[in-house]
Amino acid sequence: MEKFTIKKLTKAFDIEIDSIASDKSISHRCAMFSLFSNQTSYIKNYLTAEDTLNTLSIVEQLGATIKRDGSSVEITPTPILNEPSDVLDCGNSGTAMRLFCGLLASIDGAFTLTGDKYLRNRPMNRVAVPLRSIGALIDGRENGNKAPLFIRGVKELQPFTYHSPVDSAQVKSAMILAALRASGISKYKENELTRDHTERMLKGMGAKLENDKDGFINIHPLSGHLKPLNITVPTDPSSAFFFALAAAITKGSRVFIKNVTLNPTRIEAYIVLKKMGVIVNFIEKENIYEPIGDIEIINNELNGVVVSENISWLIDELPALSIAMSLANGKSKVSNAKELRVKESDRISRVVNNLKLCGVTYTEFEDGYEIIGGTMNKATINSHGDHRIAMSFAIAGLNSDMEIKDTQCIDTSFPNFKEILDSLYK
Ligand SMILES: O=C(O)C1=C[C@@H](OP(=O)(O)O)[C@@H](O)[C@H](O)C1
Ligand SMILES: C=C(OP(=O)(O)O)C(=O)O
Repeated sequence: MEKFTIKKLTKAFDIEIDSIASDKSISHRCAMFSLFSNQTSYIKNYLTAEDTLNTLSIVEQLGATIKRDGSSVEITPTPILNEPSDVLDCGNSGTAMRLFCGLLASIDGAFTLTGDKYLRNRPMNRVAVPLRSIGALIDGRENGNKAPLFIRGVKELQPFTYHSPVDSAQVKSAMILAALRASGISKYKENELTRDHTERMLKGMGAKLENDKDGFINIHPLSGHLKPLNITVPTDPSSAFFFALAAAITKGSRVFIKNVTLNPTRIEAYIVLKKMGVIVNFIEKENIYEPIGDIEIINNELNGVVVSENISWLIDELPALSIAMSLANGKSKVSNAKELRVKESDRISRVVNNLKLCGVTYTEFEDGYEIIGGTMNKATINSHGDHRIAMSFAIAGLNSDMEIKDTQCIDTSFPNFKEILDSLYK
């Protein structure tokens, strides 16, 4: 089992980083949505991590021709998607599995989606139930709630009106992808806007998606092919956030992160750091499907904070924010975040159990936690296969020495994380 030993950092750092992992959500979507075109898509800076390489392999198994040179990818779709001769392995990725359910539900053929032991334990009813209600044939373990999932593509799905009980970009995206091949206009609504990469990218490719006055997205079925993609994937703000955290907890430090998506649904954790007293500047430079720019983070005060709103805009950053909260002055509280319990691990119990090992005082709730800030002690942490837990506690090591067990999982989203972390000591 791979492990990291992180030593306390005894000096300040001031660095500019342009090598942070590319955006995972956008990379998955580039690979999948290229299948809606009949021309070659050109993608630069594709995330070459396990999750998104698995998605690329699945797209290839479905018949697309893929040329990859490092992070530059060319995807030439096939006119009719193939029935694959083997199972489709999504690895650790909930995004891949749920979006492929929507995409494959109306493709002629039989498809088996599987994943690693963590993904096979995550709930799939959130997509299987609404997809079945519009005619999709999806089954699997526990009546289709757990992978392996088996999909028998149907000729046509019914148009729908669906108000989702869960605020999830994965559910929204699965339903939008299904709606593109339904027999009429479909309507989808969520209580709080979740990350909207799917809507932005599909509209950029020519799909017709409109927001109505009642808060529904109206999705028109495709009448032909979409335009191909020509895109440079920006830096992932969720991966970059680990280094924002590093600056926030290391006295006198500054980090400048280049070419990040500044999509408002992705940068809320930086806004929380700002509320805690850290200096955070956003410098928008361009807008291609998404606003893109640089983020500067300068160490300053770190005070406790209450996080109870816009939860889906910072859901992946909450484990890292829990480290800032543990080192802040005073109390912090996270609520309305029960979705954390169904990620790669139960991130509420993983966070608090690991904080306990570091001597942090906390109270656990069903939908979050309260943390009394102050100090963190040296500890040995087990990530139990969750990349965000591993990276969050590795950054905590800059403050108080940490041994992190089971770090292999970091390769799912951020393969050069350790290399960048090591550069802070130079
Ligand atoms: O759509 C996406 O790309 C993602 C959506 C979020 O999950 P949920 O939709 O389950 O909230 C997020 O946690 C995940 O890392 C990526
Ligand atoms: C939740 C995550 O991803 P996924 O749901 O795609 O596994 C994540 O990367 O933190």
